Amino acid sequence: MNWGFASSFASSSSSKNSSSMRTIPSQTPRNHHQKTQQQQKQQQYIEPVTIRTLLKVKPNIANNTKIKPKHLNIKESNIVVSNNEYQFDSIFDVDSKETEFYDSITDNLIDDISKGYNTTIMTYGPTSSGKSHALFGDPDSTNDGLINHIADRLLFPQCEDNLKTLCSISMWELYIDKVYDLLLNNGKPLKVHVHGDHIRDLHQIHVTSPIEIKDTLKNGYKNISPLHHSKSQIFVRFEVQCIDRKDDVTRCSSITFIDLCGSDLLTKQNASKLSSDDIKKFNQMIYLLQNLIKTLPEEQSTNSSHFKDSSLNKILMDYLGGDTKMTLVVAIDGNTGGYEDAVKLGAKAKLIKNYPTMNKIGLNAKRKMDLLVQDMNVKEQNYLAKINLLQTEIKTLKTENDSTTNSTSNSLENALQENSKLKLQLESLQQILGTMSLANPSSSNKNEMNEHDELLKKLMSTCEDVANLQLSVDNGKHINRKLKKQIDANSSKEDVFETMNSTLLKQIQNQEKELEELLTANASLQIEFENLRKVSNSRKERITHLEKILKDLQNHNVQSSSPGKSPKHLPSKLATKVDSNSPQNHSLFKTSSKTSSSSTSNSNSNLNANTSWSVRKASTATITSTTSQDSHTARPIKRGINLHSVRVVSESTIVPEHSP
Ligand SMILES: Nc1ncnc2c1ncn2[C@@H]1O[C@H](COP(=O)(O)OP(=O)(O)OP(=O)(O)O)[C@@H](O)[C@H]1O
Repeated sequence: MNWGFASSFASSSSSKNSSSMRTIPSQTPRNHHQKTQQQQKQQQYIEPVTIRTLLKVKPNIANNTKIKPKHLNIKESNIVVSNNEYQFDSIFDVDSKETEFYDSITDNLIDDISKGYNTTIMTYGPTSSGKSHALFGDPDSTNDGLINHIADRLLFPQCEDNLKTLCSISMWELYIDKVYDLLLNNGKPLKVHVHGDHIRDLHQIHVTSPIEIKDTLKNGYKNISPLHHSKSQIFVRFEVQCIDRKDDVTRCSSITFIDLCGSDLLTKQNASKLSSDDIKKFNQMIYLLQNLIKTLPEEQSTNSSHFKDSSLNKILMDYLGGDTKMTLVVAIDGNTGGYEDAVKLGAKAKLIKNYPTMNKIGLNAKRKMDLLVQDMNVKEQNYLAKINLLQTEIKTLKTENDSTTNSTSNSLENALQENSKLKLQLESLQQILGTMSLANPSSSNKNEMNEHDELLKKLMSTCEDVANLQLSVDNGKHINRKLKKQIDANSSKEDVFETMNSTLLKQIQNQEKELEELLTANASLQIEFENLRKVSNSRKERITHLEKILKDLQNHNVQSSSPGKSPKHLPSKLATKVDSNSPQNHSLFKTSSKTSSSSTSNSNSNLNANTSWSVRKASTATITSTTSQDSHTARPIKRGINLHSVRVVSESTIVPEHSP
């Protein structure tokens, strides 16, 4: 039977809930590990609470005694295992009563449920450590266990008329990776979803009394397959709706009981009826659960998650680090040992933070006003605290400013002192004026006043004159200073100009000297040029003369080439010229080219003249290129002008024989 109301308040963590009706935000993030939801929580300022951890030690049942096992080292809320100390919120040793354990959980639950918080109680520990016994009691005896204890005390209070409680139960089993609805017993496994409500279509039974709860639980428990015993997790969930008629408010909350399977790993020996594949899956599930609890405290800050690792971890998403107030009961059997890992894990789970939210629906106007007033009071307190802070800040600022204000007050005092001095001076002046007026006793009071006024006027006019004069003097001084500055600037300029002038004069003198030198050099060059021109003219004439002679000789040679004619018939001058073409004369040219003085030894005047001419020719051969007529001689051809060898020959030395 599925109760209609159940879906409306089935799970405060369900997104299906009408959150718009809630006055207090009850966004209950199913997976706080998702970043966005965690951010939402931070935005809502939900106070995180750590998981409450209890350690329950199974009593020695065999002897029906409550003797503490020897090796079990428990000190108040600490247990020492292998020299390591682990802390729990409470430890229920073998000698503690079952009711103490129940009450310690129920007392907290009353407060949480009345406020509309979701709560979870989960048991964990080795096989046969008393997990199921703690929650369900002994089905064969009067010992009801924690669930029925809560049902009796919390869910159906008898005394309060204004309170009405609606309650529904769902019960299911997770066996490795399959979910079975224990209240239906049709043997069909349900689907486990990755997001949102992990298990849907669960059968819910509306219960109205503790007896109904007890019966429902018994029936559900019977539906657990014997094959699954110790290897499955049992979930029992109460959806509770408390209607407070006095405040006209409905609080929705859930209480979930999770009886985990034994934390021991399966082997072929202790699980002979299971397939090796199931054993493998089971062991992996246990390992992943342990890993989740170990790493979750760190993962909550990094937002990574192992929740998707297994079906069990997926379902536990809502509880470990979820929106529920959680109590973890670690059950151990002190006599059997092998509980170290469970103790370690329990101590680690204490670091996991949950983010529970209150779920309230439908407040009346008065209640709303009360809440508003409460909010206003809180705000007022905050503002008052802020005001106090600001006041202290003002005080500190004032003390800092005191030092600066002292300096300004000192300057003000000085100004006041100067003012008083000036006042005294004014008074003395007035006294002087009074004495001046007293010095004239014959005048009447009116006359005295007039005179006094006149004197004052005169004094004022003279003061004005003095002031004007002073001003003109000041102006004059100012102008004088300006002029002085200008004069200084001009004098410095003058110095610069003088230095420039002197340098220019020096430059001019140097240029004049250079000009003179150039002029003298020019004059000498002109003389040299004139001489050279004369020499060239005389040589031109001589060349033309020689060309004539050469033509004559050629003509003569043509005639003499006929037989019977000898060169003896030539005139003496021509004969000499012909001889000059002989090798002997050629040697003479050679020697004379070395020095002109050697040619002076010839006795023959004509020859002397010719020889000296030849010498000159040889020496000037460097000036003129050899003519075509000279080409038949053995003389070496010299081209270009060797100015070093150019000699100015006086006209007297050049005596061409046939000069015009
Ligand atoms: N506090 C207790 N008082 C009396 N008997 C107890 C107590 N705790 C456990 N027992 C008994 O011990 C046995 C094992 O207990 P239980 O089944 O609760 O262990 P478990 O941890 O749930 O085991 P499993 O892991 O197999 O589910 C049961 O017979 C139970 O009656």
